[in-house]
Amino acid sequence: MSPAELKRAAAARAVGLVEDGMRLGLGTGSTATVFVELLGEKVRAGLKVVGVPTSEATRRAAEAAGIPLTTLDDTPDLDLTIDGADEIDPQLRLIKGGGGALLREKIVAAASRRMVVIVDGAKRVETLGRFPLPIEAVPFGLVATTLAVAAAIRSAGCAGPLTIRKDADGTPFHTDGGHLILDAGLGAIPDPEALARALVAVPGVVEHGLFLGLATGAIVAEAADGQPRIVTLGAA
Ligand SMILES: O=C[C@H](O)[C@H](O)[C@H](O)COP(=O)(O)O
Repeated sequence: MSPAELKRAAAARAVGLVEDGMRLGLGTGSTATVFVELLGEKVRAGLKVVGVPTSEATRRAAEAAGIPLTTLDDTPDLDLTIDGADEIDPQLRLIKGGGGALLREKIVAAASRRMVVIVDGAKRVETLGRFPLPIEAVPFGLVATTLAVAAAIRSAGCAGPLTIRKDADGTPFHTDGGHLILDAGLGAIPDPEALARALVAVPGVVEHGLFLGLATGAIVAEAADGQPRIVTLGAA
């Protein structure tokens, strides 16, 4: 089975978690976009929900799908966020931000009673860090911030290159919030909590892609004899 088929299977299972009247966080990325499209079919069939998009890309997808949108200011208490992840470990700790949406995603996830992650099986790891950790930083003083981030990474027992994320045309990538992203190629993060504490202490760092204690469950689609096998983790 292709990754796209597995993502669709996970997204389809997540649609089944949505109940009439729910206030939803709508995640970002290719898997979350499939969820938004499938949710739109239910909305057009009469399901009553409102959603807070976690990126401008998701806003556009949700509008195209006909999902009523709200803002986190108008709806600060969400019932359920459905979002993807770049990596997930057995403790439901995540690396997110591969698409640059980590800041709004974390704010929305933190405002949700439940966060259910939808991934294909390739995202499961025993130890986070194979995927480069996105670190969102303000452009002002980036060189100084980068040096401080490198020191913070060392203090947490990690090491690896820091790369400023670039767009396809070679210019620096900017998030929806106008920030830059440093991708940290750490390989392994033995103590994610220690690294998270060290990173948030760095002036100039807005957010990082370690989502710790936020996911309440996960829907993992794995290939089994040519068919998607759904594995649920936590309280999915
Ligand atoms: O910034 C992007 C988000 O954190 C995504 O949820 C994450 O990158 C996973 O995306 P995908 O489902 O496309 O693998």
